[in-house]
Amino acid sequence: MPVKIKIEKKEKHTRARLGKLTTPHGEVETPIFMPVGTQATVKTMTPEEVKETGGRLVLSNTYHLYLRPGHDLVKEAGGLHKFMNWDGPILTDSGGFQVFSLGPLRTITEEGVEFRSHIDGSKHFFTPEKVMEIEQALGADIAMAFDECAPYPCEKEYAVAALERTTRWAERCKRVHKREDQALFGIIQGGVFPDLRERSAKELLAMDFPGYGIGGLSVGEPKELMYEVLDQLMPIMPEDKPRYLMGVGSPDCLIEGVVRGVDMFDCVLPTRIARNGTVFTHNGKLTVRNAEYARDFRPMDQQCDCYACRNYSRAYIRHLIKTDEILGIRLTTIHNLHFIQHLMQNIRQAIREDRLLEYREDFLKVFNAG
Ligand SMILES: Nc1nc2c(CCNCC3CCCC3)c3[nH]c(NCCc4ccccc4)nc3cc2c(=O)[nH]1
Repeated sequence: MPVKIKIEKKEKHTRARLGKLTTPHGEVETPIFMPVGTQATVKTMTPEEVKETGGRLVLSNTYHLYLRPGHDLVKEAGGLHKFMNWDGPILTDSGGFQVFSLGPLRTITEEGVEFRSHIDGSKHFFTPEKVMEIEQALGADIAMAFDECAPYPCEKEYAVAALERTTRWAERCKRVHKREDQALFGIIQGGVFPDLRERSAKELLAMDFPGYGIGGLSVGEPKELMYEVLDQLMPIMPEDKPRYLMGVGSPDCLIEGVVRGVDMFDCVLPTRIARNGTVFTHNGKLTVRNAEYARDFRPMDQQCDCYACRNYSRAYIRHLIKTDEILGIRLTTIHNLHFIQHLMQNIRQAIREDRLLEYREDFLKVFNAG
């Protein structure tokens, strides 16, 4: 069994669980936030810095690595762990979301998806079989099945067609997935329709994957609607399998997801807004590049003990960002990753002490007040 979750504790008042996820590259605590390293790097960070911020499992992407540098090259390098010098667990997304996000640049058929590269416009064809070949060559510990993520909003008929294709493609992925040291996760679709979510879950649960992605969310729907879908879906999910809410998220969504029984999260948000000069603080977001911080010699977040907040002022980091000095976005990235990992650590502690709802209230009262 390459990947399994052991539930250490269930929080008394919610569906939250404290767990240990065992993988061929080590064991990680859940609930876990997984930093995104789309092109085999968490942008601007060395692996040591990712670890220093609290990162333990990183994501990468089939779509991007297939286009550049090519999965055959990564395989020749000894696989993704060796290529990017990351000795912890890695998860690769299947590219389902990426090729569907390409909009008019793609054509969907039962066989697969024809798409044009966002780099040079060249034509490519992803089938479940092709994606499994790529993910097995990359060698991540967890590989996501090739799925179809329905947009929001969409007609119920569209959501039905996408979930049915996702189920058929999951079968095709499972049939050709041979790597024993890699876990294949199915991805649940069904849009925002409770009956379709239940149907997609049941069809995929019947295939007995070692873990499940919850896809088709964080695609523009109101947060309350995402929470409602989770409230309806989680009760039918098996307790002994990891639940991975894909593409989430912001501090409030992470807490709300854990409350509803989610174990794993990924999102580009913390690293992406950092590169735009915006950081999370206990009092909400702060755009350090704004003029108001030009002579502000305090740290970005006075309650933070990350490397950036211990050694540099808002004024200095603003100066770096305004002058396009690379150190600037490195410092905001270090801070945002540390902030999110520290939040996850506090959430895990709150589960241990059965006070997650109090923690949610305390954190959001201050975070949203900012
Ligand atoms: N296979 C698959 N992937 C999905 C993803 C990608 C998850 N991150 C992959 C990483 C691997 C490398 C790249 C990312 C999603 N991301 C989001 N929302 C992100 C929303 C967002 C976008 C930008 C900023 C903040 C939030 N919803 C998602 C749904 C699905 C889905 O159904 N199927």
